[in-house]
Amino acid sequence: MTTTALPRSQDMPADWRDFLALTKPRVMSLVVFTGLCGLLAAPVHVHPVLGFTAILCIALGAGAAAALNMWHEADIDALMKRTAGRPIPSGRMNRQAALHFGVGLGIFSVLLMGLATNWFAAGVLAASILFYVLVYTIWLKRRTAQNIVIGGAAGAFPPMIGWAAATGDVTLLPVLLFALIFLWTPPHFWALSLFVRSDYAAAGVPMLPVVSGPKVTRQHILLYTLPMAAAAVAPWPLGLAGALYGAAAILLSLVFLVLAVQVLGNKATEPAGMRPEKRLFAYSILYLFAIFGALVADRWLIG
Ligand code: HEM
Ligand SMILES: CC(C)=CCC/C(C)=C/CC/C(C)=C/COP(=O)(O)OP(=O)(O)O
Repeated sequence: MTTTALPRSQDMPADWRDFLALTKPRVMSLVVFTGLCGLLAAPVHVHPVLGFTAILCIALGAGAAAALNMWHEADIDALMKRTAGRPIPSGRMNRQAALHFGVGLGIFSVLLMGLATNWFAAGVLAASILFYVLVYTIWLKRRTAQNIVIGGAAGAFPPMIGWAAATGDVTLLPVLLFALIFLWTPPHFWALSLFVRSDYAAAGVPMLPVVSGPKVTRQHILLYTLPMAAAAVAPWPLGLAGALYGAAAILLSLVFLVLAVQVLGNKATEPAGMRPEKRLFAYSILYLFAIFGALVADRWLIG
């Protein structure tokens, strides 16, 4: 996916749109939303300016991590249809600029988080940036089909960072929210990777459908969906969220399960026959927005 506003070519030098594209803004929207919900679900009053600054830091940190990911992956991005139009493979930006931008933005986001909120939240933010860049992008992505299971932990930190920015610590609820995103990431990504499998194969990235084939990938999607649903519902019986959240979590997770079962039943190996996979991928994004929204609605509307 390219994230520039207009189609732009090699003869046009990098401008602000390319720097924005480096931060993967569409993915960041959900990262920021889950971080915001972590902050709003915390049982303390946060001054709006402080809250805004904390969320800005999460956005900048996630953007920095994305830019460093693109800095490191320019070679494989150039080989995949979905990513070939990104600023570096398209030739509009050199790698050095992306590296400087990513490192500068990352350091700025962590320092600002520490100075504005607390150094624990800043430490978790720094850990998630480093995890995404070093553990996922540089170490695991090109080596093992379990890359996103382990590396995906990076994307599970934002609600915990939001909570930590508000309270200075971490309790069971943010840990469950971490577990929810951690277990959500494999079905989210493997659904997509099934219909862009040839891209990953062309780039030599050992994603699960490339290494083990569609059938095993479909089984793995369902395998992770079950504990994901359990993690989603758990805050309600544990008394960490109310009935509104519980009802929403059960309903939303049931739909997720039905879609995962449909994916398991699908036999197609070509993108043209992969409607269930496309549906599950699109729903995975709606699911996380809705479940985090329900958590905050439950806390703020019902108390
Ligand atoms: C290692 C973990 C993950 C992997 C490998 C992954 C991979 C992908 C890929 C390849 C796309 C396709 C679109 C694109 O190129 O941007 C995508 C889309 C998306 N991802 Fe993920 N993802 C992961 C985790 C997450 C997390 C943690 C979030 C947020 C909480 C997230 C939110 C999104 C959103 C919102 C989109 C849709 C973007 C659009 O509209 O194009 N992803 N993901
Ligand atoms: C606060 C903080 C640092 C948050 C980080 C959030 C985070 C790591 C989200 C991961 C989402 C993501 C776009 C993965 C893409 O995988 P990929 O890089 O393999 O996808 P690509 O093929 O599109 O480059």
